[in-house]
Amino acid sequence: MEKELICPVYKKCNGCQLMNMPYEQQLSWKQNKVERCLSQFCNVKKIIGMDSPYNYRNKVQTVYRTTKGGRIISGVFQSSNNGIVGVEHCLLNSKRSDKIAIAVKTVLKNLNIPIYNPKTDKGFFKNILVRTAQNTGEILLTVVTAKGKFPKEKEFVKGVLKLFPKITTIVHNINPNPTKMKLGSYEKVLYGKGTIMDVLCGCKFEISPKSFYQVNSLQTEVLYKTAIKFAQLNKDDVVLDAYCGIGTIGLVASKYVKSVVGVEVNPQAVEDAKKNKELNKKSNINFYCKDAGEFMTEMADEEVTSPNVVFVDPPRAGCSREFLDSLCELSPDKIVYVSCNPETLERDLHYLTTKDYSVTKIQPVDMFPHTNHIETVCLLSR
Ligand SMILES: C[S@@+](CC[C@H](N)C(=O)[O-])C[C@H]1O[C@@H](n2cnc3c(N)ncnc32)[C@H](O)[C@@H]1O
Repeated sequence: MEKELICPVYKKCNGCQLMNMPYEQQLSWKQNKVERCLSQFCNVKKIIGMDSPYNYRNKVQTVYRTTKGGRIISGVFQSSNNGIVGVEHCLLNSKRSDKIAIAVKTVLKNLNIPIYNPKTDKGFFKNILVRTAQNTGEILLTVVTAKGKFPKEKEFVKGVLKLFPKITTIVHNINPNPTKMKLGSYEKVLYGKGTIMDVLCGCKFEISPKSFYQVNSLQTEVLYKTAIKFAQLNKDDVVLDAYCGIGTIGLVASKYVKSVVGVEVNPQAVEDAKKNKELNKKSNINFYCKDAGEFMTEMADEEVTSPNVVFVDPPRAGCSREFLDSLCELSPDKIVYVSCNPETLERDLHYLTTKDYSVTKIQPVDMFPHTNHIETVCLLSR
């Protein structure tokens, strides 16, 4: 194990809630938490940690502000007070992202581009989102501004590329909301193709600025391989990938099975998923843009071939009751539940085990070292 590092601003930033513990202790803390929530269902396997738990984030947001003295600072957004904690080198971020954030700051200063001030709602440049594809090296820089007209747009793009030529695409996004860090609806590609491609588990994935993509690529492969192994797929299986994002789990599964259907509510992610189907030359997979609960209800009502294996990977809130009811009605032989929140996972497992299911495997995977977030894969069998 390499030397443990401590970030000088971790208390102020509060992004790394467990940084006061050595990594081995963090893993025990997570293991205990999963066991507290889930050992009532079945034995919890030992959490799979990282060999090097630093610089793993492939998606990094950096906010810019101007000090009273007129100096531009960059750092992490604090939703509690709409302020920022100045950080130039985060121990979790990919090193390239931090270097790009500094390069952008230099260009903003050189071109005198006004930085947005949320207190006065004046200014222009708010934040950036850098996505790096771990396995192809492609880099997507999204620049977020409060207003539409980009002063010195061409000079900005040229300046950033000169300092960081490895950026493969730059997108301009407008978010006029003074308090939210989310991306706005308007987007314009300033350079390159507007998306990046990454490779995971032997499949290619095209990723747009707004699509969900797991932030820790190395551990995502561990997570997906665990999920696929739990499912014990075979060539007659009909699979549903619920909350499929850009189609990652479904596409990885598609090479082992008869057919796959993916459902996802974010239109940009579904567009990416459809492109990914083409990119990987898969004809046995289809994607639908819909609320997963509604989709499942319709599927349960229709006379269609029911899936016998369902992958479920919802956001932190877990699955809706509508979704779980329809899932039980469709009655697949196996459910592989991938969760980023042990509490909602516990709630949903309670529900499913009062129906026809029992939990037979539980594997935590550490996707977010130094934070209190925990990812878990569970297998349920009917
Ligand atoms: C944790 S991500 C998982 C995505 C994908 N399985 C992956 O590993 O990249 C959850 C996904 O659920 C989608 N989502 C959220 N609410 C949804 C809903 N009600 N119906 C369908 N998809 C939803 C989000 O847009 C997001 O892409």
